[in-house]
Amino acid sequence: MSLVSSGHVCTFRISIRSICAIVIPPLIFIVGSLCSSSEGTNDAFTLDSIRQSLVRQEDTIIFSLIERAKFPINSATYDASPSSLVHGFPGSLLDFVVRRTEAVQAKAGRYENPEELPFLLTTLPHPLVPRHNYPQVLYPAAASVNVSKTILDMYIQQLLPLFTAEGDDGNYASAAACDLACLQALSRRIHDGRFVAEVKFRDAPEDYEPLIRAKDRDALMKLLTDEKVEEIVKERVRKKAMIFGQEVSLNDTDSKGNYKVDPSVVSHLYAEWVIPLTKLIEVEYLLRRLD
Ligand SMILES: C=C(O[C@@H]1C=C(C(=O)O)C=C[C@H]1O)C(=O)O
Repeated sequence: MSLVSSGHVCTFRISIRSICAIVIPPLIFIVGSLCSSSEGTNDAFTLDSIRQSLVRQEDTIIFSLIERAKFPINSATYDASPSSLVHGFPGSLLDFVVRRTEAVQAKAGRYENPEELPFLLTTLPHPLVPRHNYPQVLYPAAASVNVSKTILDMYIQQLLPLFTAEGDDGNYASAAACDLACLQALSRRIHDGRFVAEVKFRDAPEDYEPLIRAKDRDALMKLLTDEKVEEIVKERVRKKAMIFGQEVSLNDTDSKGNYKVDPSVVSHLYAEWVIPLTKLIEVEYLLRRLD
């Protein structure tokens, strides 16, 4: 389930958009949303529907961790010293795989989707594919909030050692490909905080506007926080990790308690990083929401 995949292009929308494009930028944003609404696509952007998308993304995150856990930590993959694995490349093997893959995916149109953000590429190659008209839901001045670097550092330095075995089996390229899948899944989930913030703002502008004008981060954080939902998320991901990561055996007694990724690590990942970073994105987005 994607937040922004439903924007089928219709001629009406294109013509309205091109007319709007010559009017002042804030108006482009408003009309873009109205155009989505006239096709019913704006209906997708309720807090409930965004939360459903976040729930589905839990599956992607947990399966990507399970895939990465097939390999030991393989520390050489992350060595960015001059004697690192990739001859002539200034960075680690993971940097190399991420940069080159992101360049290919940019050409294939991945980053046209406002939910997708690259980790390492600052200038993206132009897509070589026809444009898809994604609904423009985010407020342009706030859409660029980004914690990719924090996610990358957290993943390599803190998360990886918690769910991979010690050791080195030489499968560096395969491990790096799995890392990128984990990173992209985490990034999408965390940066979807922008959509959550947009919907919360639209639902209660009278509550958010004074706090935004006062640049009151703490009050914004308090207002957007729903502790009950957070508790449910942490419990659900633990349960999913137990179900998705169990050893399946025809003999019931064989598999009890052996999980491919420790369910408490998944819950910890959400409690310590995913939820706090999503909320940080929400606050940062809101602080730019009236620019
Ligand atoms: C994403 C939301 O905002 C906050 C962050 C949450 C999360 O990252 O899971 C859950 C509840 C809120 O405290 C939300 O309200 O759904």
